[in-house]
Amino acid sequence: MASISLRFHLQPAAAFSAQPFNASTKPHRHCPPQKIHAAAGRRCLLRVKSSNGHPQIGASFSDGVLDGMSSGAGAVLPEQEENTVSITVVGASGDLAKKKIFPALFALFYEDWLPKHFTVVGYARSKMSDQELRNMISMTLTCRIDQRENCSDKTEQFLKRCFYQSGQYNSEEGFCELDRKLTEKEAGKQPNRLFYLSIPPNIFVDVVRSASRTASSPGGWTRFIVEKPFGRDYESSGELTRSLKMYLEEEQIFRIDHYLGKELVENLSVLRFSNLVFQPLWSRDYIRNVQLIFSEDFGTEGRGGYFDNYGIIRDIMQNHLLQILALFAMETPVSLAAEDIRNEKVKVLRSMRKLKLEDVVVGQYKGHTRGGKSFPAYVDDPTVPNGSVTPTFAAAALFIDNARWDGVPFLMKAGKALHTRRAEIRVQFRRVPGNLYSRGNNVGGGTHLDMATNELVLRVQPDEAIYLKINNKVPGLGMRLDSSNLNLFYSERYHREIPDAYERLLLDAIEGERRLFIRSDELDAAWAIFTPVLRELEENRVAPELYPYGSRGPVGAHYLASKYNVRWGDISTDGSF
Ligand SMILES: NC(=O)C1=CN([C@@H]2O[C@H](COP(=O)(O)OP(=O)(O)OC[C@H]3O[C@@H](n4cnc5c(N)ncnc54)[C@H](OP(=O)(O)O)[C@@H]3O)[C@@H](O)[C@H]2O)C=CC1
Ligand SMILES: O=C1O[C@H](COP(=O)(O)O)[C@@H](O)[C@H](O)[C@H]1O
Repeated sequence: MASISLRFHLQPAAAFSAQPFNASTKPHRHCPPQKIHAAAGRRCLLRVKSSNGHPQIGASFSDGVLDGMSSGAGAVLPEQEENTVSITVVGASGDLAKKKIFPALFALFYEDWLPKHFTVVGYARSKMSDQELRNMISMTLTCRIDQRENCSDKTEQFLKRCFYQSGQYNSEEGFCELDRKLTEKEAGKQPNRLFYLSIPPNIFVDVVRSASRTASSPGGWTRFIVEKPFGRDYESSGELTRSLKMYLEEEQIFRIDHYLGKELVENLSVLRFSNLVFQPLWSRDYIRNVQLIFSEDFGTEGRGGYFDNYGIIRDIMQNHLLQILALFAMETPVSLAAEDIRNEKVKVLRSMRKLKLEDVVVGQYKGHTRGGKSFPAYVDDPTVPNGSVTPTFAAAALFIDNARWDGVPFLMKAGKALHTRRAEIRVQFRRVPGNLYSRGNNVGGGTHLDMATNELVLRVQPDEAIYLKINNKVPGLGMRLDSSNLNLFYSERYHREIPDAYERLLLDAIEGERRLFIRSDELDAAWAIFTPVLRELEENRVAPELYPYGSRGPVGAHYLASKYNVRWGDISTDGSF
């Protein structure tokens, strides 16, 4: 079977090049003047990846499985050597930096996706030497298991490019020091600077103010990746946006939702828009309901302090699941360009009904003992206040009031400390009208066809897969029907490690590709859907239904689904998947 490779093409100028000075230079530089090497005028660079999927030069069909992140990416044009990218991880001592950001940067380096000349700097208040930072991050770096050659050489080369700067988050002094370090490492090349804000949200604005004023690139682009949470509700999110925009242009702000970088979420649009079979089915005419399901088999362990202020609706639904919903339900964009896609997402989000309290079920896990092992309750976490009613589970029924989706329930379910770790999209199709095989001539047993309607499942994680449940005849002389799956299991089809979401998103930010980042109007629309119900839950201190750690969650989720004549697809009756 043919596969199309869209990843490698040469693209003059735009991708790594400096933005026009006025597009990224809102900040005023306050550091004492330094000698800045004039950047060379040539801006043409190798664009190593097209995650926006434009089939440009270099797009190719090939037999079997081609494309591979490593092939071709290392070809470097001479011009590239004159540019450099400095990536500053602010909050480098923290959990996310260690767990995700440094490993993702290393993976990009390992596979030759980073520009030839780059520098990684960790910034935080903790005191650390360069060597201590390297020791810390070397604990979490791993080479791709499917191509482990040169692992230690590559690790060493990468670590040599990593440095540390200690400083306060609200101190221009600290960021001036950083600026000096960056300038030294940039060694006269055209500098582009990316700041990753891997810090608690209450200090986002401090950092942006100080860093933009004192450590912006003197002649290239300056971009900030901002981690969630983007506020707690419509108002605070708007306030955060306004504050950030005092120092930055919207195109400098990369609001990350790491679910948008997951392979299966990327594949959703490909599945939808490049397969004719799905196109006519993708509407209320054929789809009965859509389910967006997230579950984790562990609690808030260690993050209770953060979590209690947010809860599962803000932590997972308002961002990760809603973003997937928007991609699922949007109209066909004019093109694959970032603004065209984001325009469609915002339209569908704005067509959604505000969520009502009667369409929400909330739960919280309680302690449980199983097999002699005890699992704590949410409120046993010492960082969680006694008597907290913060939901660790929620189910919700959402609706899109437009012509395509009128009346179709989009059911969401998200929870911590459940029986399994899973994220998936399930699409349940309508029943076959006048189905011959459900008129009692299905003698001999087999599946009950009134129940066994077609279902398309995109399993985001773990074990990425796409499968379609269809009805078929059991072989033999009789007429017994069965429900089976047409499968695409990634591990069987593609013998390679799937890149982590943070790799794709970091690379996109370096390339200036905004498609997978959230624009401020999308964020407003997303908060508008959830803010009223969040307020009601909090003002009324709605008591969550308790569910045992490791269970399938509150039974209320089933009542909510049945109110809309839906059965959750993840509660499988046939035991498969
Ligand atoms: N961890 C995760 O899995 C995920 C995290 N996120 C988001 O990413 C960001 C970073 O997360 P994470 O790494 O877990 O955060 P941490 O709590 O580990 O904080 C990161 C660093 O920020 C500094 N810091 C922590 N608290 C404060 C404070 N009150 N005031 C000033 N500085 C502080 C500390 O560095 P120092 O003391 O050295 O200055 C710390 O090492 C957050 O916005 C989080 O919501 C998003 C998705 C998942
Ligand atoms: O954003 C968040 O995501 C993680 C789950 O991410 P995953 O990639 O491991 O599925 C979640 O645990 C965390 O609470 C939330 O803040």
